[in-house]
Formats: sequence, C-alpha cells, structure tokens
Amino acid sequence: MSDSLETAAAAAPAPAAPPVQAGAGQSGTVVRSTVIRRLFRNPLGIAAIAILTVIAVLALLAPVLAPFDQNYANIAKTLAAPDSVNILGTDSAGRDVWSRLLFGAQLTLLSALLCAGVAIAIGLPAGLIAGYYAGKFEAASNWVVGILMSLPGLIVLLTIRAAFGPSVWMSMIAFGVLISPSYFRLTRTAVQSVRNELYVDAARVSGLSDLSIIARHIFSVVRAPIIIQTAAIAGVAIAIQSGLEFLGLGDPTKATWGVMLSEGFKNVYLNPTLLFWPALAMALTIGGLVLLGNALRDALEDGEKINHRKKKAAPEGTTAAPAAVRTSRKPMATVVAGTEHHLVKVTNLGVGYPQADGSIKKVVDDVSFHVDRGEILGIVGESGSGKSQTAFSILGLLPDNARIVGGSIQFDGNYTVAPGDERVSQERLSKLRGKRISYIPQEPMSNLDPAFTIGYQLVTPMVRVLGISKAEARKRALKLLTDVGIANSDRTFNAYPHEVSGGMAQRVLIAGAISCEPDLVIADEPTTALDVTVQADVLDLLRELQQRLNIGVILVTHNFGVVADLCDRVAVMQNGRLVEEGSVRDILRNPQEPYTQTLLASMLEGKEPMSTLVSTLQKEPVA
Ligand SMILES: Nc1ncnc2c1ncn2[C@@H]1O[C@H](COP(=O)(O)OP(=O)(O)OP(=O)(O)O)[C@@H](O)[C@H]1O
Repeated sequence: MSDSLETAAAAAPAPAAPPVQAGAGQSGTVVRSTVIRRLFRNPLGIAAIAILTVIAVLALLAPVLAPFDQNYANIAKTLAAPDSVNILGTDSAGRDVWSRLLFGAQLTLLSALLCAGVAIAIGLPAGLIAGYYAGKFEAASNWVVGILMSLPGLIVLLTIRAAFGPSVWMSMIAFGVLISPSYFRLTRTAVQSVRNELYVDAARVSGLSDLSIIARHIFSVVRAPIIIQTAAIAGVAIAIQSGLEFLGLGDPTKATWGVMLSEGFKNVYLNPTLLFWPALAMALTIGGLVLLGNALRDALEDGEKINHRKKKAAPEGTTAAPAAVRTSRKPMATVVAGTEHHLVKVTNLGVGYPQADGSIKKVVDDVSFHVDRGEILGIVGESGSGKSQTAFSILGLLPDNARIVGGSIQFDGNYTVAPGDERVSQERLSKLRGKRISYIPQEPMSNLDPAFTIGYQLVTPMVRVLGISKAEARKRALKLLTDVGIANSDRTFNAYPHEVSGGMAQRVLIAGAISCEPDLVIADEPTTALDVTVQADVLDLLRELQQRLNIGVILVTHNFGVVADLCDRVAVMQNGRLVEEGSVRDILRNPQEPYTQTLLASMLEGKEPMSTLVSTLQKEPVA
C-alpha cells in the first residue's frame, strides 16, 4: 500500500514549482508577502483559505460552540430529526450530531497535522542531508526508503492497531512514517538540483559552514514544495484515517469524522443525513487542502514568471568609475617573490577523474607555480586546458569524484593538499575560505542566491567571519558597494539579484570577495559573462583593489589581452600541463614555447575564442 499511498499523495496537487524557482520566488519577507498577496488575488486561493479557516475556527472553538459533549447520549432521543436543541439531529445512540462534528473536526485536523508532522520530521532532514552530502548517507537512506515503500501499508496499520489498540494517534504516527519517503524524495531531488549551483559554491567559499548553507541557501529551495506537499499529504491522511475508521478500525469512543461516517452508513436507510454531514465535512476539508495546494503552486509560478520578465528587462547597470576603496586595512608584509615562503605554492599538482575502465584521466598534470602577496598571477590557456581545475584545487571546490593524483598545495606555508593526499582537505580549507581566500566567479548571476537580497548575502559572511554585529556589517557592506563603483548603494543593498544587471552583480561579487579582507583572491574569468563596455571597468576595479589592499590574485583567463593588461606574472597551460611561466613582460617579449607564441599571435590577430587554436597545434595527451 505504500506505493499506493505515495501515488495518492502524488495525485493530489503536485508540489509543482521547480525547486530553484520556488526558492527564488518565495524567500525573504518582501517576496513572501508578494506570494501571499498573489494567493489572495486567486479566487481558488480565497475559497480554499476561507473554507479551511472556517473549519479550523470551528474545530478550535468546539468546546465553546458544541452544546453537548461528544459522547453525551440521550437514549430517549435516538435518530431524531433536527430541532432547536439538536440542530443536526441525533445518531442511533442519541448523541448530538453537530457537537460530534465539531469535536470530530478537532481530532481529524490534529491527527492529519500529526501525520504530516511526523513525515516532515523524518523525510525533510534526511532528504536535506542525503541531497547535500550524497555518499554513504544517501545510499543508506535510499535503502531505508526502499524498505518503507515496499511495506504493505494497510497490513502495517492493522498490525499497529492490533498492538496498540484503536488509537487514532498511533495509526497517524505510523502513517506519517510510511509516507515520509515522499518528503525524502522531494527534498533530496530539490537539493540535488541546487547542490552544485554556483551560489552554493560561492557561499562555501565565503566561509559559511555546511549547516548555514543548508539552512539559508538549500532549505529556502525546498520550503515551497514542502508546503504544497503538506497540503496534499494532510488531505490524504484525512482520507486514509477516515477509511480505516469507516472499516470499523477506529476508536469508537472518539467522535472522528471517519467513526461518524461508519455509524451513518449503518443507519443510512433510517437517517441518511448521518452519512451526509461527516462526508460533507471531509469533502470540504480535503477539497480545501487540494485547492490551497494548487493556488500556492500558481502563486509561486506567477512569481517566477514575473521575476523572469524583470530579469530580461533589467537595464545594464552603472558603469560609474570606481570610487576610492577603503584604506583602513592593516598593512601586510609582502613576501618577496622568489623566496621559499609563498602565499600560495602549488608543487607538481596532478588532478584526475576515475574512468569506467578503472584508469584515471589526468586533467591537471605536474603543475607548479606560486603567488605572493601584492602580485597578480594570470593562468592562461585555451578552453579545457585545466585552468579552472587548478584554481578549484586551491579553493577546494573540485567535484566529489575528482582525485588529487600527485603534488601538493601550500597556503601561507600550510598544506591544504599534502604530498600523498587524494583529496583537498576541506577541514583545513574551511578555515581559510572566505577569511583568507576568496573567489570571484565567472557567472555573476548564478553565484548570487536568487532567494536573498544582495545586502543579506554581503552581511552574513562578514558577521560570521569577522565576528562583527549586523549593524556594523551593514555599514561596511554599503561602503564596499560604494567602493566598487555602485552609485546607489542603498538601493542595491536592498535589491534581489534579478533586480540588478550583470555588471552590477559582478561588482557585488567583487565587494563580497574583498569584504572579509582576504590575502588571496581567485578570479575565474571574471569578465567573460559581461558586456564589453563593462569588462574594462571591472578589470580596472580589480587592479585598483588589489594594489590598495596588497592582496595576491590568481586570475584565470583565456584572454592574453587581459593578462597583458593586469598581471605581473603568467602561467600558460595546455592540455592540463604548464608549458611556460614567467613575468608578463618576458613572456610577451620573448615567448619560448610554440604554444605561447601561437596564443600571442592569435591575440594580436584578434582571434577569439582560443579554442580555435586547438586545430593549429598538435596536442599531446596527458594521461
Ligand atoms: N567533473 C569532471 N569530470 C571529468 N572531467 C572534468 C570534470 N570537470 C572538468 N573536467 C575536464 O577537465 C579538463 C579541464 O577543465 P577546466 O574546466 O579546468 O578547463 P579550463 O581550462 O578552465 O576551460 P574553460 O576556460 O573552458 O573553463 C577538461 O577537459 C574537462 O573536460
């Protein structure tokens, strides 16, 4: 029956809004209030809320409104027609039907809530953990879910009844456990769809703990589908509970709607209204829940369409020249380039991916370089040459299946990848990311969580990493936004990502990257996704900030022009290998390797993209 229970749950209003969209459309006070407003504009939403509110109020006020106790029996007045004392008549035991309906509403709604609560308490955290961490927990959870779903639900409920007696609470707890896989699957799928979103990586890089990322960025994505699913599950729980009671398996001492239905059915020829009233109450409640689920879905989908339109129509943002950046930063000793102690030292690094045949395909092979404070190292190469994989190794953002197949990485003298390590140490890196190492990504929009305002996304890491108050962080965020050339910092602070242009979003990410005073910034093609008119501004800004703050920068790019413009030194990569490294001046004047010469020649000829070079050069396989 579990399968059929799931099917029943799925057949009710689907938790249709795609997770990301749902999250996008529904978090934050402003957006939440917009969803509620849209819900109230939908006639179906109003009808559902009105029906459910009336039923909930009647249930709450049952002890006040009911003229008799649910089990008070007047045997002198059985199966009586409605009159002024018993406004809906009496049943075969002389009990007041109106009073029993009211108390029945209380029990029925509470038991449905209990069922949904148990299912959420089990399915939601398990789905969040399995979706976010995957691995062994997900495998074990899938196994448990498989077992739960293969259990014959009706037999389980009958066994529970035999063991614990006819308790509506016990059967609803058991039903909650049986239905919890539906929450697990919904949550896990939603989380999987955003787990690798760039804004989750960005949150990780900004120093947020896994718990904070799950609570803030991941949970917001599943919240809407969970609410919609709960409306459906509550309806199914009422139907299942009433079905069991109708079969005579309920507690006859409790006036639930199912018990009343069973009682009414026995006397259907004598007094059909005994069947009618509980059936009407159930139909209204389940119908109200189904309508509410549909209206919620519509409200969220409308919001998504509006967001999408706004995003399309968003004007290109400010291109105001960067204002002066803050100068209050503590001075840091600059390590002289060439000495042994470097800010970042990558030695013979190799990164690979296991293949189906058991071999490992190397995508970074024997790469060595260093970066010191106050200098910009450009890593340049055509698409697929391993630039990002190298940068992600330093950031600890390699995919789960990536393996370090050789070499080491040191940050300020400490290993983040020690010789012999198979993986980047997340433990060591979590202490550095967001505090000492920050990241400016390629796609500004995908790296901002659509569910939160820009201000919130700037303030949270500062509060956590720098340990300052929210008010202080807000002040700093506004100053940073001004520093990166955003004219109306207040407006941008309160805006959602879809309300700003790509250029502005990149400035916001640069502000975020320097907000916690890092020593190293890794910028992965920071201008690729931007309009050409904004690219030069962003590069100028980066250079100015780097010089003022004396930070080390690793700039990943496929554009030698950007390297020539911005970098002090350059490492040229091809097919996962570092083919040449040196000062920009030397490499530009006197490139030694044919590959570098071709890259340079292509820049001078204005050829783009670099991948067109592939055909002109003979590639050597690296694995
Ligand atoms: N998850 C993965 N599994 C297997 N191979 C991967 C994975 N991610 C990247 N690669 C491979 O690693 C190689 C290097 O990729 P990388 O992203 O570092 O290139 P890149 O030089 O940064 O290129 P681009 O400029 O296009 O981003 C590519 O051949 C790519 O196919």
